[in-house]
Amino acid sequence: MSETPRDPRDGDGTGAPPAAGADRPADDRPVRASVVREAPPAGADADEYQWHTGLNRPTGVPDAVEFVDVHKAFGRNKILRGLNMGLPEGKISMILGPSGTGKSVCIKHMVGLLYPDEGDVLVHGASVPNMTDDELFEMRKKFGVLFQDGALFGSMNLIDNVAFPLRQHTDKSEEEILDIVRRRLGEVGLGHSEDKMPNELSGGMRKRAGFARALVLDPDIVLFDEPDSGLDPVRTALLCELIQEIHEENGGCYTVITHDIMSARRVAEYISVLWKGRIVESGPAEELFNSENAFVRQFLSGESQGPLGME
Ligand SMILES: Nc1ncnc2c1ncn2[C@@H]1O[C@H](COP(=O)(O)OP(=O)(O)OP(=O)(O)O)[C@@H](O)[C@H]1O
Repeated sequence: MSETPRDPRDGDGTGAPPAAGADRPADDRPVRASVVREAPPAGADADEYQWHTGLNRPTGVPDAVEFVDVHKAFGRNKILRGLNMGLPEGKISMILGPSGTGKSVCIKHMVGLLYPDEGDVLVHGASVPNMTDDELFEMRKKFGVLFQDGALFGSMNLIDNVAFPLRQHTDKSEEEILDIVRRRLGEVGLGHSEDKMPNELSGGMRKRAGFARALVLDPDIVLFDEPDSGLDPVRTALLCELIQEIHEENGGCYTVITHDIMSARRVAEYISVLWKGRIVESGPAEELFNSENAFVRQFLSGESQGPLGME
């Protein structure tokens, strides 16, 4: 299938109206109960996958998002090569992996901006590639997305930026909207900056404003694409704390893509390590940080020695 942003309205990363939750099969989705080892894909060089144990450790909760044997290529460039990955409900998950390995491509599959060539992507049990335009529109209401730079509209002040999804996608009164916007801006520490324009803000403030906007419609699933990029270590630590605090308050499936292992140590409850289009290992964070897999150990400790080179 091809890359098809079928609903340009939702390409703005602002999410959409609050999910009713009524269509979600809450308790009848499968819970991963055992460790699954994957065989190398047919025709693959066995060496290429020697570090891929495919260990998929159980979490005891259903997955909000599942990738089932997903393949995706751009021309001859094969990016996802039989990806099986679950993102558990109610937890902060991190997708970690070397640059160019397909992490952002995964996010685009979740919201239906890219479609798999083979395999399936399920959100709350429903197949994204098989959704009609209307179903896709509804499904996207479950998501809030925080892009790297916050993706704010340069011509709007913070209040209008954060209010935008509410004005676009709900029938709420202006009074209700301003109430919600001020609450969300306050939560991310920007209560005093509501009249500022994006170009008056630091990178960290823009990210916090993007976070407020991603949350404004109470999404079930929040995606963060490298929220820590361009931030100094202290601001990264503060942003991590904020993600944790807001998750504690709101719940939901939070998925963070990052290169920053310190961030992973701070906030990850569940980690999936992606390399060469497949999962090397995934599981509860403390188990991954104690993994015996040489690739996982090297990647999570940021060491130069190990299976991962500069290639
Ligand atoms: N629309 C597209 N058309 C062609 N190639 C693409 C497209 N989107 C992504 N790619 C390619 O897919 C590969 C994976 O890209 P992706 O952005 O998902 O990597 P990533 O793991 O998020 O990397 P990084 O950590 O550096 O951000 C790259 O080689 C990229 O060039």
